[in-house]
Amino acid sequence: MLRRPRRNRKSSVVRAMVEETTLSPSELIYPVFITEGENKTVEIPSMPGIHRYTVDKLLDEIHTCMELGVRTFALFPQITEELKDSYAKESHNMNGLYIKAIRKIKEQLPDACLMTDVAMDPYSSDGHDGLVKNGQILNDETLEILGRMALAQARAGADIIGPSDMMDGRIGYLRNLLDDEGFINVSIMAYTAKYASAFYGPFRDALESAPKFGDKKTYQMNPANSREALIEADLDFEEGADFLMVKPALLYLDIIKLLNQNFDLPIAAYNVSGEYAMIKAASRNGWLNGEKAMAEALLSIKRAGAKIILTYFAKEYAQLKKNLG
Ligand SMILES: NCc1[nH]cc(CCC(=O)O)c1CC(=O)O
Ligand SMILES: [Mg+2]
Repeated sequence: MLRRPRRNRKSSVVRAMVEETTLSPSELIYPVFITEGENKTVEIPSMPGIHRYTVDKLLDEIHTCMELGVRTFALFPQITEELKDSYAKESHNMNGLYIKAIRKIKEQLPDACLMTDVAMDPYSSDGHDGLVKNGQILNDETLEILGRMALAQARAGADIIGPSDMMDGRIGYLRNLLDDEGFINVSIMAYTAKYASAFYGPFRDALESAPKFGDKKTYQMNPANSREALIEADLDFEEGADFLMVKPALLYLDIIKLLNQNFDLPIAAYNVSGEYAMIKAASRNGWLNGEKAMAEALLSIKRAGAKIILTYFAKEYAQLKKNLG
């Protein structure tokens, strides 16, 4: 046998030398949940290890993560039911929970990079991402609300906005609006290929944001489709996106690869709540090694072509890396 592939696996030194894929905490974005009040951290039952934080507590959490090398955070608000309405008015309240939180974090921890969420669902009494009329989710009519939301966030100090409803024309509309208002340096991460997935369940528990009727299949993509992702990516690229995202991640590695091969923008992947919960549940049952499963899952997303990973494992992964030296 002239060819013995095992020779390149013979020791940890050789294995490390030939290793093709590496992942650093600086490539991770940590999604975090903000709730009203003070001095509270509430664990989300379907997401073991993940909490809703009041702003004071969130500052500590962000600080800890930054020391571990995780420096970008995707913020999501849990809005009390009384503040929800069909127009998501609370989303651009400059004195509301979310906008105040952005301002406070940027004030206290200016080096933290904040990605803010531009979508109606956390604030909508319908639990949908867009304006609802006669049971229909409206596309264009929602833009004005998203615009107000994005500007409020930019004014509060957002570094990256993430229009997560992923409907049509979001990127171009928001890019123009931000530019007109002087926010040329606020980046946009497009939720380019976001699928109508069953794996968002725990996230909707965290925000209590499940749709009150129907599902999201008229706006999110059909899990059966991949070529459509190229159309979505073309549009987001042309409209000025800075990053193209695929969501979920682990079940959509082929889509990550497809976009990475066809576009020169950095590709991000959202390792979603249900993907997190699956690994946590199995490891809590002693059915697999949670740390190893986490590291392998994240590495596979990177190997597929994602440069950036949004993951609830961000802090735990960074801790593991630090412990391993
Ligand atoms: N704007 C919707 C939104 N923003 C983030 C997530 C899911 C994230 C996750 O599951 O981790 C979703 C999905 C949805 O409810 O349709
Ligand atoms: Mg699109």
